[in-house]
Amino acid sequence: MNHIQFPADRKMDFIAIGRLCIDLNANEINRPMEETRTFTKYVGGSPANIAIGAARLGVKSGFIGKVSNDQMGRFITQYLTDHQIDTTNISVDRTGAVTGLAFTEIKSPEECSILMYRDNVADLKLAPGDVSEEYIKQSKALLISGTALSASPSREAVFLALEYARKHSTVVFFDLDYRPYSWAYTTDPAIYYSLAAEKCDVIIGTREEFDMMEQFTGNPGSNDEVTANKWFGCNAKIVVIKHGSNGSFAYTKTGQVFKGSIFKTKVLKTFGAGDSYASAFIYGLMQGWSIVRAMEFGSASASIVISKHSCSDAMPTVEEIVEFIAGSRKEEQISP
Ligand SMILES: Nc1ncnc2c1ncn2[C@@H]1O[C@H](COP(=O)(O)OP(=O)(O)OP(=O)(O)O)[C@@H](O)[C@H]1O
Ligand SMILES: O=C(O)C[C@@H](O)[C@H](O)C(=O)CO
Repeated sequence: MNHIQFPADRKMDFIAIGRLCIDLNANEINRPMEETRTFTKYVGGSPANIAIGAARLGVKSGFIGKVSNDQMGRFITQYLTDHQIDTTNISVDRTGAVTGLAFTEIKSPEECSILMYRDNVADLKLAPGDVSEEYIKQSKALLISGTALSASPSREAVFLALEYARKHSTVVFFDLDYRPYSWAYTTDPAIYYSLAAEKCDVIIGTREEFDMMEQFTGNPGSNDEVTANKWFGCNAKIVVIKHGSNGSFAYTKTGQVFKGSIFKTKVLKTFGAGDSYASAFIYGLMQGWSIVRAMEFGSASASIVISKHSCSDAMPTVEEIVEFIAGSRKEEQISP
C-alpha cells in the first residue's frame, strides 16, 4: 500500500530548501575541541546532507538556498554540482553574509557535539523572492528543515515554498532538525515548527524534537502515538519518530505502526545519523517500497555514515546499502 502518492511526470524528483554550510570535522578524534588542531572540511547543513544523500542514491535532486559570495560559498555550489545536484536555484548573497561553520568535536562515539559559528549566515538570508513557484511545481517532492524557520527572511521563504508545494501537489517532507542555538527566543520554535508541520505530508524527527513542538500543548509521557495522531489531524500521512540507538517508529494515518530496528556498527561519531536515515528513507518511499523496507534502508544508511568521518561525503550508494544489509544478515546467522 502506497501511503504517499508522488505526482508523475515531473522534471525533478526531489528539492531541498534551507541550510548550506560547512562542516569542519575534527581529525584528532577522542579528545576535546580545546586540544584539537586540525579539521577536514566537508559540505554540511542538514538539508544539504539529505539532498546529497538522495542524489547519491540516484534521486534527481535540486536545492533552493543562499550561499556566501566568497570561496566557501563557491566550494559548496561546486560540490553540489559535482554531485549531480541542480544548483540553478541557489542564489548568492550580496550583503556580506558568511557561510555557517559547524566544528564537530568527537570526544568518544557516545560524546559528540557541534560548535556552531552562525552569526550573519547567508543561508538565513534566503528570501521569498528567491523561491520559484515554477521550480517547486516541477518536483515530485520538497524537503523543508526546521533551522530555516529560525529567522526572517528565510522563515517566510520556507512558508512560501510550502504554499507552492501544496498548490501543485508536491509532496512535502519535514525533517525537524531542531538546533536550539539557532533560535533567539525559546518560545518561538514550537510556534513556527507547528505552523509548518500542519502543512507537511511526512514529518521526521527525534522524540526530543517532537517534545519541543509539544511544549505548550502537552503530551504526558511523550507518547509517540499521541504525537503522530496530532499531525494526522492536519495534513500528515506518515510520522516518523526516531529514538537514536533504540531505533525508530513510523506511524501512518491509516492506523499502522512500524518499528525500524538499527544495524549495529562501529560508531565513530553519531552526527549525520538523522540526515542519512532521512535520505535513504525518502528514497525508499519514492521507489514505492513498503514503509518497513524504506526504514530498513534508512537505518542501514545511518549505520554506514556514523561509522565514517563525514556526513555528506560518507552518504552511501544503493549498492553499498544493499551490500551492508546483506552482510549484517549474514553476521546475524553466524553469531551464536
Ligand atoms: N548508535 C547507533 N547505532 C546504529 N544506528 C544508529 C545509532 N544511532 C542512530 N542510529 C540510526 O540512525 C537513526 C537516526 O538516529 P537519531 O535518532 O539519533 O537521529 P538524529 O538525532 O536526527 O541524528 P543526528 O545525530 O544526525 O541529529 C536511528 O533511527 C537509527 O536507525
Ligand atoms: O546541520 C548542520 O549544520 C551540521 C551538519 O552538517 C552536521 O554534520 C550534522 O549535525 C549532521 O546531522
